[in-house]
Amino acid sequence: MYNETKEKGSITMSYRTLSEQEAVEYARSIPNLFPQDAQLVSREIGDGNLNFVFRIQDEGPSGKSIIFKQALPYVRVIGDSWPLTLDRARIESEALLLENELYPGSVPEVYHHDNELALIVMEDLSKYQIMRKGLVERKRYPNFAKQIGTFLARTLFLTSDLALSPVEKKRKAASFTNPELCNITENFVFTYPFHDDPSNAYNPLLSNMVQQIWNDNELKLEIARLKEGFMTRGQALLHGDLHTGSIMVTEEDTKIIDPEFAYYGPMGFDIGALIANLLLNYSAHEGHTLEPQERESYQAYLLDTVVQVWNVFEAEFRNLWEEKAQEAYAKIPGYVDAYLQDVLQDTVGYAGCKMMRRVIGLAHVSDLESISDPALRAKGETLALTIGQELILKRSSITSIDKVIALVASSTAQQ
Ligand SMILES: Nc1ncnc2c1ncn2[C@@H]1O[C@H](COP(=O)(O)OP(=O)(O)O)[C@@H](O)[C@H]1O
Ligand SMILES: CSC[C@H]1O[C@H](OP(=O)(O)O)[C@H](O)[C@@H]1O
Repeated sequence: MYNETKEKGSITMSYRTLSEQEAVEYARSIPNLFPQDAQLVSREIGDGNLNFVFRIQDEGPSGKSIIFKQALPYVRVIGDSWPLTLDRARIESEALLLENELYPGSVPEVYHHDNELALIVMEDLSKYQIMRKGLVERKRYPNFAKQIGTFLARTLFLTSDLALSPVEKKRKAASFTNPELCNITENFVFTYPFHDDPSNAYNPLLSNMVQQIWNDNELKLEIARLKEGFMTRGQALLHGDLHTGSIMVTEEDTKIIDPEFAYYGPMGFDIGALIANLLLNYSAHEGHTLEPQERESYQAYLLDTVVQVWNVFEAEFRNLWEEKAQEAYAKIPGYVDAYLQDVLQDTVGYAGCKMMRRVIGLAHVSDLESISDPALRAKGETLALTIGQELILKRSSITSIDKVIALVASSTAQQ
């Protein structure tokens, strides 16, 4: 068991990683969580890059279950050679609590959190499926665009200077300062994939294309601008890592998990992350062995979802602006349109970076990795890199979501 005692101000905090048995004992000690005679069993179910996740269930009559998520003082997939702040668990639990206030029911309920142990005890969503897995199985989610578009509009608008007083907003931004997790994004999304870094891991069949990308100064200048926006533009409280592996779905409902990268940044980074991951699944379809009709039908569904996500976000954002904007300039004609245009262009640029990092960089996605033949996978990866570059380079000419779809369609036609 890892044990660490460290000074934080005048308080001495004791952290230890919980074994499955200790997690059970801890769960038993939380009042009103389980019946007295509960027969608790625990299983580690984490599949993410960073943390431990346990499911604890009463095998007795209540059948009740909960999730324990504990941060480690290092990156789980790498080991203790890469230390990482435990404060991410505080950020995650506070973000979940706030998101649940801003859009009730959109995230798992937090039952308990313990900052000393970097532990969150939350609602078990085992009836839901990680959305990425559902998309790999070509499932469709009729309510998803409405729910995620509303989540994005509410969480982004209501934490921004548009809705909060400048003092309140800056206090919130300070409490969500998340330097170590931002540093991961700055490196693994914006920097490492765009030069010959030892952390990169790409299909050797892409070598020529990757080399061209590394030599493309026009592209790298645009990525530098986008990175600077990520580092300096504290527009709203972001989820910070809103890919389809951070979303759990049923056919009817959507829940957002894992906001440990939450911080004040540009709104378009969250919307772009989501759109990038829908487009990664779209691109992967170029490498799947499928009847053309089945491929085209699912790709059309994904593009329609992209359009609907943006349209719902925009409509909800405009409603909130109309009803709740406090900012002195909110009623100036044209400001809401100009604001949303900037958010759209940021969205497009960040989506491009997020697509490219998942092909060239360290962390890949099962949408593409599920294609076992490297030559077929390269078809999907090539399309993802092509769309990613187009999005980054052409973002300042994008004035509507339909233009994004046209750009994706022309990249696909050129394959
Ligand atoms: N509330 C939950 N209910 C059910 N399963 C969950 C819940 N939270 C996480 N999981 C499972 O644990 C996995 C890892 O969780 P995640 O929060 O993404 O961890 P990490 O921060 O390490 O990426 C998820 O992919 C999901 O399968
Ligand atoms: C070296 S961390 C890479 C990557 O992992 C995080 O994702 P997740 O924990 O959801 O798997 C995040 O996207 C980081 O960029």
